[in-house]
This record gives sequence, structure tokens and C-alpha cells, in this order.
Amino acid sequence: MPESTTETTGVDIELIDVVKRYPGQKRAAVESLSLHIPAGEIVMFVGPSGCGKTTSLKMINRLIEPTSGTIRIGGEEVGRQHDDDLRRRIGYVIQGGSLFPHMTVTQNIALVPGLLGWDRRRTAERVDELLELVGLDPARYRNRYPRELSGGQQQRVGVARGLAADPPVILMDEPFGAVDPITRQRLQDELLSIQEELRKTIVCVTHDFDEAVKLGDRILILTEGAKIAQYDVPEAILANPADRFVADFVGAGAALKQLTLSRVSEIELGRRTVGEIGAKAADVLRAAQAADDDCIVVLDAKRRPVNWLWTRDLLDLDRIPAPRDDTDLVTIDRRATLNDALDLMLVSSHGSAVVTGRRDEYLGVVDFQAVLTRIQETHDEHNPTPEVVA
Ligand SMILES: Nc1ncnc2c1ncn2[C@@H]1O[C@H](COP(=O)(O)OP(=O)(O)OP(=O)(O)O)[C@@H](O)[C@H]1O
Repeated sequence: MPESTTETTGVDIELIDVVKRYPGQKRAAVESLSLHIPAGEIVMFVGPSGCGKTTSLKMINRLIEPTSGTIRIGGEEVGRQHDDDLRRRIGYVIQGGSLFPHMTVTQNIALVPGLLGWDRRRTAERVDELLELVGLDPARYRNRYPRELSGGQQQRVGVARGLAADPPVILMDEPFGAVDPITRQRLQDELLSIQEELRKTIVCVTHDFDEAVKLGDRILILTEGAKIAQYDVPEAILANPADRFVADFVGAGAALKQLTLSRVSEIELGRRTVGEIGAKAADVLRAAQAADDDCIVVLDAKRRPVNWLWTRDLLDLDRIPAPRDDTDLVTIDRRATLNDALDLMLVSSHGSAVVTGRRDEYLGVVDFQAVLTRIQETHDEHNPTPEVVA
């Protein structure tokens, strides 16, 4: 755990032989989970879909009642506490913020203080303080409705609501899953800076291993039945995966990370026959056949790509036409990440994307194979196969 001058306000969480068996389920969703979560740390729950992450998380605040076992928060058993008391001690933040649409930002954040019977003034002060903390100007946002906020702003209000009654423990379930990658990165950074100040105990479910590495003081990797594959600090998991399952899990994450670190400009671009609008189709067809291209890229007078045409369609044309509105041309800036490139290619019927440079000028094309090869190369360069303990 990093040295901190700030006092820890979080408390320990202890799970002892916790089991959850849903009615009618053959295998228990959580077979027998024992876990110590130290005060003031962020612990990230990761693992394949259906392995029991959310079930384990929700048993901590008893949104799901365990079948058996003991859960202690700050030394006290949650099974013996009243729901209101638990809600005061445990903040809960889920994907998209899950704000009530008919309530203003203030009313949403004030829900738990309301439950606790805070007076108006104290609540209003707290709401403003929290809005400042999550980077929203109170005067501008406190009276807005959720529909008047962006996805990222809604998520910020969701975090503010989770913090409202200053709980020592905060549970988060895929908190940043519903926002675009840039907002997501910003929200992650904000959470880290809030945590630096508050030092709560935060338990967070994510499907994103990179997010777990970025946010977690510790990462819990679960397999089916919420069995612990490894529970350690990120550095230790990356350096010494406990078994092949973890190594595969980490490996896939590492490869994905390379996607967001590498740029399209690092890839050698493919050539494609190009034809300017108005050019003779027969000339372009000849060039395409000579190059063995089954499609050509149509450029406008400023050499900006505007359309794809299949070579076979050129047979019926006299001149290269201006594109119709429904062209499925996919273009990407050379500074875009390989992650962006793959996303785009998935929606392209050509399995490739046209790369543009300064002022959107045509540079070439990238296809799936080129991106995958680059990912593999980068991965091999930076991640020699980790030693696997059988
Ligand atoms: N209410 C329920 N009734 C019956 N079975 C359930 C219920 N909720 C979850 N399950 C089952 O329990 C297992 C664990 O589910 P859980 O939602 O905890 O997994 P998870 O790891 O959070 O999954 P994901 O990453 O897909 O959200 C799954 O097999 C799921 O189908």
C-alpha cells in the first residue's frame, strides 16, 4: 500500500466461508469465499462472465442475502445490522450512475442523507461539497435533471451519491462501463484523486483488466463459483501469475493494453488502387486489375477518400461517380489507436479502414491482419512470456 499522509477513513471487510446458492441453481454462484479487504484500499474483482463477481459484491451490503457464511465490516457482522445502518456505512455506485430521472441532481445525491434524517442545510452543503469533489460546478448542475447531463456527468453524480453520507466503504459495480473511453479514463483518474484524499475502502467489479491494474491496490481474480485464482497487488499478478488461467487472463489484458498504446501510424499501410471522381472507369479498372485489387478507393479533388467501389461494379460505369449518402467507407486518422482501428473495422464490410493524414488526405489502408500482426509484435517486444507456475 502506498504511503499516505491522509488518514484512512475506510474500514476492513472480512468474508469468511461465504456461500451463495440461488434457488434452482445446480452449482453455487459463490462456493465458499474467504477474503480480507484491508481498510483504505481499492480492491478490484475481475474474472470471466458469470464467475460470481457481482453476487460477491452485493452480499457485502446485503443486496443479496448470503446462503451461509459471515461478512464483517469494521469488525461488525452485516447480518446483524439494520438495512438503514448498512446503507449509511456502505456507498453503492453502479454503471451509468443509475440516477432517478424524475429527481434533480441534488435530490439524487441527497437520498441517503434523507434516509438518515439530515436537515436541509447540512444536506445542501454536503451536495455542493460533493459536486465540487467530482468536478461539477454546483451552481450549474445542482438543479438539473439527469437527462440534462452527459453520460460522464451522470456517472460523476452517481459517484457523488455513493459518497453522500461519507461511508467508510464504497461498492462499485462496473462504474465506468457505460461511458466512452476518454470519459472513462478521466473518471478513473478522478476516482484515484478522490481516493487519495478520502482513503475509503473501495470494492469494485470490472470486466476490464486494464482498469483493475490502473485502479486497484489489489486485484482479486475469480474463476467460476467465485473461487480465488489469485489475490494480490497488480505488480505481483503481472509478474507472477499463479497459474495458467491467470496467465491467460493477464496475457489477454496485456495484449489489449498494447492496442491502446499503439497507433495506426506505426503500421505499414497497404496500397489500394485509387480513382478520382470523374475519372474514366475503364482506366481505373485496368489499374485495379493490374494490382489485383478487388476494390478501389474513390478520392475527391482534394485527394480525400469518399467511397469504396468493388472492381466488378466498375464494369458498368463510364466515369467514377460521386458517392451516395449511404457509402460504408470507413476512414481513420493515422494518430488513432489500434483499438479504434479494430472497432471501426468490425463495422466495415471491407474488413479494412482507409487511413488519412493531414487535412484528411488519403494515405493508404489498414486491414485486420496488419493490426493483429502489429499487436502481436508489440506484445512480444514488451511482454516476454511470463513464467508459469504449473
Ligand atoms: N438472481 C439469480 N438467480 C439465479 N441465478 C443467478 C442470479 N443472479 C446470478 N445468477 C447466476 O450466478 C452466477 C454468478 O452471477 P454473477 O452475476 O455474480 O456473475 P458475474 O461474475 O458478476 O458476471 P458478469 O461479469 O457477467 O456480470 C451466474 O451463473 C449467474 O447466472
